Amino acid sequence: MSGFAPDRPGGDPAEESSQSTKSLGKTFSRVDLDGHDLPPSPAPSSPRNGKRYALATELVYTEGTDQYNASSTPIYQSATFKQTSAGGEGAEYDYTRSGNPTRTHLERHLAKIMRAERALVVSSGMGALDVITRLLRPGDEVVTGDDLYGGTNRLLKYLATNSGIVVHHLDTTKPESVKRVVGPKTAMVLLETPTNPLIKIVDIPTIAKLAHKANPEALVAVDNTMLSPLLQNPLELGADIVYESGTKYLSGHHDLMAGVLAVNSSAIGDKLYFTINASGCGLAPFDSWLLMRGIKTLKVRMEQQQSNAQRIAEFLESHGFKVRYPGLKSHAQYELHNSMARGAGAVLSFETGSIQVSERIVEAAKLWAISVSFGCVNSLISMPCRMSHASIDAKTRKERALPEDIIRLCVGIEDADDLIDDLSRALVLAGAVNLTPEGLYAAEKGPAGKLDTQSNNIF
Ligand SMILES: Cc1ncc(COP(=O)(O)O)c(C=O)c1O
Ligand SMILES: N[C@@H](CCSC[C@H](N)C(=O)O)C(=O)O
Repeated sequence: MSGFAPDRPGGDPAEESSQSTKSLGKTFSRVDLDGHDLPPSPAPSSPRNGKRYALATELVYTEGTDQYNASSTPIYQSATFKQTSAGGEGAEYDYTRSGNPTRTHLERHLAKIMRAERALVVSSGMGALDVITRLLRPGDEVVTGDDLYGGTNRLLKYLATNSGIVVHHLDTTKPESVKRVVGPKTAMVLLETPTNPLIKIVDIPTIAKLAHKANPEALVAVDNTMLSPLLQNPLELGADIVYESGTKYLSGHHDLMAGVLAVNSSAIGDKLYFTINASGCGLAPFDSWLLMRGIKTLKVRMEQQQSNAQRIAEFLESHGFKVRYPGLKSHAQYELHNSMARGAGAVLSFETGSIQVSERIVEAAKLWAISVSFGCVNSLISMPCRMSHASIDAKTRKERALPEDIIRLCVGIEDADDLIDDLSRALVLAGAVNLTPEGLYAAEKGPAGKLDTQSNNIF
């Protein structure tokens, strides 16, 4: 295998950090346990000679291949790798939990597009967060937001209840609130931006500085799921760890679960790798291959999704809805978002003022599937309080001002007019807008020029 990096240390993370792990032709420092230099590992072959291309090119330009020069990364569907000696000297792989060439290829590709020294892939986004939280010890404090994906909240609550870790939830859109809470015990600051589902924007550089000032050892971890590396690079904004659900934009088709971690510190990377190997949550070869395939179309998908989302956000806003989308100038943190990101993404939420009306809209939509998740090529509609965020109890949702009637739209790559037609039809059927069908839409009009509002028996 040329170009696939070895990735198979196997003992204590402190000891493992002395072993070589490579990424994208960069060799991490190799020292023995006494700090003596070890000879560098051979760099993977690369025709680019260090040249960095535009992201659109990097997404599709994968390095390394097998002995047959396969254009598509082969799927090494093997649990074990035969050794040539009893000690396994010189072998890159022994066991897929510890490392697999298909997974390594994906990790090196991700490191490149996430502008990281090292990327690691696991079996889900929550798996990635679980690996990160295993860096924490009892007594450590975590500072995090008051608007978070429901599963993130659930895992943090579990740790706070069972692992002696103190979790502070606060409005991370207000750096002054973060400043009041961070201190020497702050081991981790965990941020989402934009947040799910309120689409609040968090100032990563300012909060990273505050955290590192309060405790230079504190780790700032950012969940970049909403934007993907195409639109935001938290590592370049001061984060120590970036993670995301590869289930979403990176893969793009809702046909796999995956989690991605990226760091610029070999010491942190080694610790994360230790947990992945020790706990056995590394991404399977076939899913690694699927994710690799999805990444190649990230740019074209996201651009279409984003331009559709912008139109839909403007459409809803023009009909008087309170729309949360960072592509709208009315978003309170429009400028902040644009100072960190290269686009607004394709998730937006809006309120109707009535849970019943929201339910009717969601159930009247035809083109928009009622589904959790986002980042898929298909458009999805959901009520977070009933679905993705149902694991946050009602009292906490109220305390954190998460509106029960909020509808989240995850915009796909379909024709924007079709999406708006379908949504407006649902709004009319639900009685959410005081407009005649003709006033709203043309494309859904039947041959007689009338919108067929009878076809959905939702009342
Ligand atoms: C912002 C965010 N982070 C993390 C996750 C977890 O990802 P996964 O479902 O792949 O475990 C999700 C959704 O599930 C999410 O919305
Ligand atoms: N039943 C699942 C719900 C997953 S929600 C997935 C996604 N992050 C979203 O925001 O829609 C669970 O309990 O985790």
